[in-house]
Amino acid sequence: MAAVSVFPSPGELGAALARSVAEAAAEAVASGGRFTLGLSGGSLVPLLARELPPALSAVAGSEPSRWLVAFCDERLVPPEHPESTGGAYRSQLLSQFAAPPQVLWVRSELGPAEAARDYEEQLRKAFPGEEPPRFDLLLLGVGPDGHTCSLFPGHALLQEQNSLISFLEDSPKPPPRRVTMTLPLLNAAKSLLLVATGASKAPVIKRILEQQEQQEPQEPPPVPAARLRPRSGRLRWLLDREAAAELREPPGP
Ligand SMILES: O=C1O[C@H](COP(=O)(O)O)[C@@H](O)[C@H](O)[C@H]1O
Repeated sequence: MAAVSVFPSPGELGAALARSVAEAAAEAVASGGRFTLGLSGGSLVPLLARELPPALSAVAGSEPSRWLVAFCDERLVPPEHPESTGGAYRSQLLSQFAAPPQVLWVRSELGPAEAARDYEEQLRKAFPGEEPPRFDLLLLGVGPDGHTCSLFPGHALLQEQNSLISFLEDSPKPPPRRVTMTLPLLNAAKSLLLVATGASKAPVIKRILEQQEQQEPQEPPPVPAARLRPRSGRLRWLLDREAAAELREPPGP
C-alpha cells in the first residue's frame, strides 16, 4: 500500500517535499557519488523553485553539482515558451544554483519521434550498464483526469513495454506534442514521490488510491497514475488537505 502524507497547506507540503529531496540527495551522494532526479512540470516548478534552495542549504552533502537531472516529460515547444518544462526549470530553479547539476534536456527542435529517440539515448548513456535505468527519485504530478507525466487516460502509450521514452502528438492537454517517460522506466525507479494540491484533484486522488490498493488487479487500472507501482522501489503521496478531502480517513503529515 502507498504511503500517504497530508499537509494543512500547499506551503507546508512544499517544505516537506523539498526536505525529502534534499535528504534523498545527501543519502544518494554519500552512498554512490551522485543523485539522479527526475522532475515533472506544471505546479511542481514554482513549488520547487521556492522551497528547494533553502532546504538544500540546511542539508549537508545535498549540493546540486553532484546531481543528474532529467525531465519526466517535456512539452515540445521552444525552451523560451511559457509551456516548456525545461525552460521553466532553467529560469526558475536551476538559475538559483551556484554550481549547476548535469541536465539531460529534451531537444524540442527535433520532431517528436527523433526527440524521444535522442532523449532515450542520452538516458542510456547516463546510466551505463543499467537496464532499465533506476532513478534515485522521480517527482511526479497528477492532473484532475489522473494523467501523470504525459501519460493520459485511454492513450495507447499506457501499453508501452519496450521503450523508456516515448512521444505523443495528440495530448488532450495542450500543447499536443510531448515526450514522456514510460511506465517501465517510471516503475523501475528507487523512489517515486507523487504530489497533488487543490480541490480539483480530490475526486481523482480517491480513485487512484483505491485502484493502487488492489493487490492483484484483473485489469490494469484505468487511471494512469494508478499504474505507478514501483517494482522494488518506494511510492509516497504528498497531498494538501484539499486534494485529500475525499479520502475516507485522511492520514496526517
Ligand atoms: O501536463 C502536465 O501535467 C502534469 C500535472 O500538472 P499539475 O500542474 O496539475 O501539477 C505534470 O506533472 C506534467 O509534468 C505536465 O507535463
